[in-house]
Amino acid sequence: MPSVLGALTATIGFLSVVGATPVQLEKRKAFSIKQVERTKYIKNGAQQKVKTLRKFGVKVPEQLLAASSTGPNDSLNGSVPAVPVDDYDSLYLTPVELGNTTVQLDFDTGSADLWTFSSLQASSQLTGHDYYRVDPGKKLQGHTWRIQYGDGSGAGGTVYADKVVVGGVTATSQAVEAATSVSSQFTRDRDTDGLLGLSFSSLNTVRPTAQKTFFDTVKENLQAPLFAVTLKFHAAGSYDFGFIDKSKYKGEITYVDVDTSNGWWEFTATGYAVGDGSTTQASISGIGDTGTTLMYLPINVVKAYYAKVTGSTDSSRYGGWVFPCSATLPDFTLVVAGTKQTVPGQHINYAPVQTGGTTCYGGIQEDTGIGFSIFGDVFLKSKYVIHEAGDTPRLGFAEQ
Ligand SMILES: Cc1noc(C)c1CN(C)Cc1cc2n(n1)CCN(c1cc(N)ncn1)C2
Repeated sequence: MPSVLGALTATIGFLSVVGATPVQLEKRKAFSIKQVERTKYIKNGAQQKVKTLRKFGVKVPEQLLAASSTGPNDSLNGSVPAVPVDDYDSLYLTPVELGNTTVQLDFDTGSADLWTFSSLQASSQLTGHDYYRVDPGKKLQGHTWRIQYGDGSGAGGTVYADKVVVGGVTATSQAVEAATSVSSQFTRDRDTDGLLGLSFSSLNTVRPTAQKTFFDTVKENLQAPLFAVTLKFHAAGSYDFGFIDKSKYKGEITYVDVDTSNGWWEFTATGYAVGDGSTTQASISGIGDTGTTLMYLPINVVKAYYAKVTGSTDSSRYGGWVFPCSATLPDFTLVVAGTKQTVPGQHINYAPVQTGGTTCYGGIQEDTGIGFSIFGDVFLKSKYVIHEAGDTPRLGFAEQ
């Protein structure tokens, strides 16, 4: 005997495939449903079931979500590379088509502005950069932006509504924030042409009206309202939009609810371990942040880690924890939603403090003064991280 939901799914699913939009059936003697050809329609049963469950607020089981995801060959999905900018994975760059120019952007889950070097800047600032040629006809009159990042860098300028394409996913009228000025950190960095923010849009700096992130603009058209991040250690990874790629992870996905009240992908870890030591219970609240290179954790946790690294010291000269580059670093584990998320020790050696030097800077540093912890690239680059929007946004973690 099929369940009521099963019958409903079949009905809704049938209507969505043949092109009718399910409508509230009113009590009238006769009615007709206008059928329109839908250019994009749901293609498989699992996708139909996900659509129906979501429509009625029913939690979608992971297995069903994974089964409903297909690869990027469906225009409702897209996948782009994330290429390390240097030998230390300081940041990862991704090609994005803005208007008719392709630029290299730093996808940043810790901010909400899509901004780029532009033809509005002095030409001396554009050396070595791809940049957005503004079209005055597309200007959002009276709108400006200015952003400041945690390291003191920043930029500002004016706003245009233009086509943005990421891995075949097109936003036809996305807010593109064209720089008129950028800080010295960005003028010195000739690789990064700008950022594409993937935090919640509440953090967008455009005024007088905040603008949507690219993901918020396209998510309703994606097969599923999610993007998945695969950053890698000293190798190219990817950002996938709209689907879960089972070939990019192993084992189970562990989901944790997100606190969006500060605009970030914020969650709480419930414990940590150093190397193969025992787990210490601790409440560590922080943000997943692809735009931050390292991990920033509470001072007691950081001290417990470096207590296991021979020759390590908290250096005022180098502004953080350093150790001999020859050190063998222990793994670091965070407990997230009851599962162990381990960072290989090798990922915790960021870089020599001086080129060719023998003192290295730690990938784990203290979060003192920030107000929360930051789970940056050092944490993320051993994981497959699903960022799922919806009524209750959540993060999914799996091992690469
Ligand atoms: C080259 C290079 N090497 O290491 C870096 C960093 C660069 C890039 N560089 C010097 C310029 C720069 C500075 C920033 N970025 N890029 C990316 C955005 N920033 C964030 C994002 C965020 N979510 N949280 C904090 N800051 C600061």
